[in-house]
Amino acid sequence: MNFLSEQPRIIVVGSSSIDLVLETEKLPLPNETVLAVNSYSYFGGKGANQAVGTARLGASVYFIGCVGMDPLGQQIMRNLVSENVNVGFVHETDKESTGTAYVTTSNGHAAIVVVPAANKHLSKAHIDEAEKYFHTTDLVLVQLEVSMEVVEHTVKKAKQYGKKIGLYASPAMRVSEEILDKVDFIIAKSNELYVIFGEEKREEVLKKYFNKVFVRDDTNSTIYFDGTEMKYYRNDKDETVYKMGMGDAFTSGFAIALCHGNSIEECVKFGNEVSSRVSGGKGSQTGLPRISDFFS
Ligand SMILES: OC[C@H]1O[C@H](O)[C@H](O)[C@@H]1O
Repeated sequence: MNFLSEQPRIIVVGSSSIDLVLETEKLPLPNETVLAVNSYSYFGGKGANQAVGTARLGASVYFIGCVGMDPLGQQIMRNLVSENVNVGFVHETDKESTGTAYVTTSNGHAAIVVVPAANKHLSKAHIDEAEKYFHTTDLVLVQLEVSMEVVEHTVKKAKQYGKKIGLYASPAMRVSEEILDKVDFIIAKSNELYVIFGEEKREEVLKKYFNKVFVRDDTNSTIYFDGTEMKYYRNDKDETVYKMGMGDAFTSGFAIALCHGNSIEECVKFGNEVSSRVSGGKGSQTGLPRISDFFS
């Protein structure tokens, strides 16, 4: 993979949260009560995960997000600063508390309920405040844990400045054709394509958005259409278990490889490499690798 000497500049617009993780022997069914084997709390939120993921991979990162005026918000700020993420555009709201995610994990499966709270208060005006950084950035990343209005505004602004834009389409929801057309790459989960694209057949989606939509499944494999054939990547050493944060890690690796001018194939391979290293049970950010883990 190419690795340019210039440091990539990335803006991440999205959520931050504290993840409250319960490890259980089985996931509870509706109306069932189960006992937790362990409980943990970690830093999370897809936006913050990608900000940390790309910063550890050597980018200069601005995170644009919103936390509550509470101790959790302060912890998130301190964590981002310790990860070398610029927090000059992380806003505080007194309207709601900091976002949280309630995660139950069991045998490689996870059920996640996100409480957006302060994340809902990220506004278009907050994005406009960072206008001059859109001018100088290389790439902008968005996910779907802040309002669609903010996502659309961010994509349009990034496009206006001719910047590369990546969308991690999770949690899955319908995204307008206009936005799907404007972004440069879209990462989606295999079982959620219908929700995002309104089209159930994976092949149809991949062919329509060739070299642009990258479908991920729970075994850390990635499928896309390169204009001629379907491409499938999976690291042989990977376990066949889902680990929380894999999608964010893949997105971070893909984005970094793209900023360094690599081919789509190299971006996918590097994304897979990065997401292979996520520790899952230890939280979304804990196992995110550093660029020095790949290049010394
Ligand atoms: O993508 C993983 C993230 O999803 C949820 O938003 C949790 O915060 C977790 O960190």
